[in-house]
Amino acid sequence: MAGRGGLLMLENFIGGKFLPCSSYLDSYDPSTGEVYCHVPNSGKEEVEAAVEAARAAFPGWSSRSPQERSQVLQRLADLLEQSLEELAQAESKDQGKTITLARTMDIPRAVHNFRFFASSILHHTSECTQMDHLGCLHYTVRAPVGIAALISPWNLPLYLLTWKIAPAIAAGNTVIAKPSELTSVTAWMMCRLLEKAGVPPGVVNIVFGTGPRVGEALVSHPEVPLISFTGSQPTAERITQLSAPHCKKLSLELGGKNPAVIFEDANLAECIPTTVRSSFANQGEICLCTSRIFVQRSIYSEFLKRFVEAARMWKVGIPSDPSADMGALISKAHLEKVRSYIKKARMEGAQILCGEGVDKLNLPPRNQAGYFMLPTVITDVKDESCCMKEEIFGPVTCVVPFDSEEEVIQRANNVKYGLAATVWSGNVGRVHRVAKKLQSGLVWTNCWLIRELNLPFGGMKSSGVGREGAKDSYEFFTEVKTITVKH
Ligand SMILES: NC(=O)C1=CN([C@@H]2O[C@H](COP(=O)(O)OP(=O)(O)OC[C@H]3O[C@@H](n4cnc5c(N)ncnc54)[C@H](O)[C@@H]3O)[C@@H](O)[C@H]2O)C=CC1
Ligand SMILES: N/C(=C\C=C\C(=O)O)C(=O)O
Repeated sequence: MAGRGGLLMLENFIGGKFLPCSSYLDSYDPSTGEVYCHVPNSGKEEVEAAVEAARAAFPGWSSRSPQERSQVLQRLADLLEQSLEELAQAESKDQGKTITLARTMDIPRAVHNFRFFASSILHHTSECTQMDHLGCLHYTVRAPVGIAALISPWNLPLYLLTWKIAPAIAAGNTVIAKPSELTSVTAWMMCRLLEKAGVPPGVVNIVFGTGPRVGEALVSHPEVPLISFTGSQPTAERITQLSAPHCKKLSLELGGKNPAVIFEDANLAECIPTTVRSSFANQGEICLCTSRIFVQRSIYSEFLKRFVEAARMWKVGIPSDPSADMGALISKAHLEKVRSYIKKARMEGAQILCGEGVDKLNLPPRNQAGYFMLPTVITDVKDESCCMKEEIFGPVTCVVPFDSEEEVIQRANNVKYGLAATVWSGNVGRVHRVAKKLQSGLVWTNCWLIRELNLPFGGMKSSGVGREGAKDSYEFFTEVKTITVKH
């Protein structure tokens, strides 16, 4: 919808209708730094309207069979797939990611999220035990929780929003989703497909706006018993505080400081390109990205030389360039935050081998004010440095040597996060042994980001609470009851 001055004007989607808002936020094109979209600056009033719509829709939707709900999710997947190119273009422009990544990862995964949960909802089983000596049978039943608040971040906008919406509505809940105010466009575009897919009014409601204003109104609402959140740890702490008085169900998927552990027998021909990708994909703005690389000392020099060469080949370009490997970071503020870590590293005496402050960005004049940064590799950095401890969430990775297996496990675990890790070795006993000892919810060995949606996804320590996946999301979005029958 075109608004003032031809800018894109989004509207909330509540009760099956697009509704204007009394005030709006500017949303920027990360590749130019220009305002191109207005996002509703929703508040309590909009949350109340969404709760009323979700409440009214719950009896009808929750009483539909899993088969009926599954068919709706499949139709929505079909419609998203038919709009793949339009959604990919929008996601790339809104988030700054490359069009190629949006086309091949973000939107296909959003489609798959609906297909995956449309299928998995048909195959869950419950539990049953017998106490014949007491003439008793015990069994479990599950039912949808009610109105689910879904709060998603700006790094994988439609990918992560649908990773929450799909299981929530498949299980029979109604939802109020709040995407990041920085990347609201594809969520708004999806709303235009809901009616055609057969999603009844009020089943999916989307309110746009900032975390403190509309996000807090949503998470503290007494009629919203469940919150699924992906984002930063500080925000998760705030949401936990606000939800505590109501004892709400919480799923918190947070950040990471993910290590790659590379042993001397690693296949470097595979390890290096994969570790470049795991460090810089999506501008390093994925919670699963590698930001600490531990390399066994005997291959450290060779690895470093080849890794820096490969990082310099990683093309930074305008998001619409199909040959670009990396686009623009999400915001000016985030770019400055990421750059500040490079400055701190320099002040600590670390070496910056390529990227920020070493190599030159080559951008068209129109993109000079965009939020671009080159892939940056830091070495000679201490384990206690903030660059080795804190989530930077940008195209920055640290490379350090190690000697023994015991040493590297201790160092890799010596951070507050515990989300993901990669282990590179041809020794199968070692990869199993090391993977088990790493404090991570996810460990990829000799690969990265091969996703099995059936199995638990999530982190430990400060990387979050709970897991997401076929069974895990189903259990999160339902309440279980144990029934005993004495016969
Ligand atoms: N783990 C992850 O996947 C992500 C981690 N991050 C980390 O978080 C840092 C900040 O990024 P942000 O986008 O600001 O993350 P954030 O955690 O502030 O925002 C994530 C979502 O939470 C909402 N939100 C923010 N404050 C809220 C509140 N008080 N109540 C309810 N909802 C609230 C936001 O509007 C957004 O939809 C990044 O620099 C990065 O380090 C950011 C995005 C994704
Ligand atoms: N939660 C994030 C990524 C999830 C990826 C997946 O489920 O495949 C993130 O980057 O915040």
